[in-house]
Amino acid sequence: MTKLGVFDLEVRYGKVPALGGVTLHLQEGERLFVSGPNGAGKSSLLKAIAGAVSSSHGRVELDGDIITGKSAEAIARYGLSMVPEGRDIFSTLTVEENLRVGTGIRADKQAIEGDIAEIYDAFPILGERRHANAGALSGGQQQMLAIGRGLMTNPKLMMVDEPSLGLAPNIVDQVYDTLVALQKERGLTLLIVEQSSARAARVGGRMVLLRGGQVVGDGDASEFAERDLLKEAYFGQADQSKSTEQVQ
Ligand SMILES: Nc1ncnc2c1ncn2[C@@H]1O[C@H](COP(=O)(O)OP(=O)(O)OP(=O)(O)O)[C@@H](O)[C@H]1O
Repeated sequence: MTKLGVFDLEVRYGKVPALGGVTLHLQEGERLFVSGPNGAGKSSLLKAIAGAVSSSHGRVELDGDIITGKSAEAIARYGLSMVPEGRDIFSTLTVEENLRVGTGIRADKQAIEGDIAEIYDAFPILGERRHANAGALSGGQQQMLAIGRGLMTNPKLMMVDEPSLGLAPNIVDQVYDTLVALQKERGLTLLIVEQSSARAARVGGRMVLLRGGQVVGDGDASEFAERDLLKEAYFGQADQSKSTEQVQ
């Protein structure tokens, strides 16, 4: 079943075009990586889907319902959450206070306590540090908290913008292990911005490559990773931004 449908979506910032007609579909329970060079439009795509920026053309459907033009709060109620790049946590609030921010939109108040317990189960370090200020956490712990916050709206589709940014490889492993486990447990559909095709291939999933606000590749992450390895062998460095071919 199609969970997310993006049809000819365009985003502009004033005169600057950031997304130029992106179309993609995501099946329920699927894991999709979005990759591409800086400025390709990855964050704009996520923000436009989540209602954090407006689109100038096209539409977004969630479970077949058109959500384009709705507020970010209304879209969250449809079961979509976004963990933004830079994590967006409140550094002067404690870990637990961060998790409780935003739960006001939920009607199922009793379930909130259960969800907090589940998040501490998934990320035990957050439970241990529940009374610590979020600003005192390491980068990896802050990323875990950001994902935990994203889970508090009980999403069916979660979008995570560059979870590996600035983290050591072993911490990135931990973050992805937990995301994959959460996906299995909750039947989540995941859309993740990830620059490294090798990392995406290790985690496993489909990958869409954006460049200049357009989709220029769509295939299994392992196909992109093999291609980048070959490039590395020939040119000394992997650079997805130079890939223009479609991976079928
Ligand atoms: N708030 C903004 N105002 C004006 N232009 C913007 C704004 N946000 C992004 N852009 C421009 O839109 C284009 C796409 O940016 P976007 O952040 O979506 O790309 P990205 O692929 O996520 O890049 P990065 O990997 O650097 O985060 C770029 O040209 C960028 O400079």
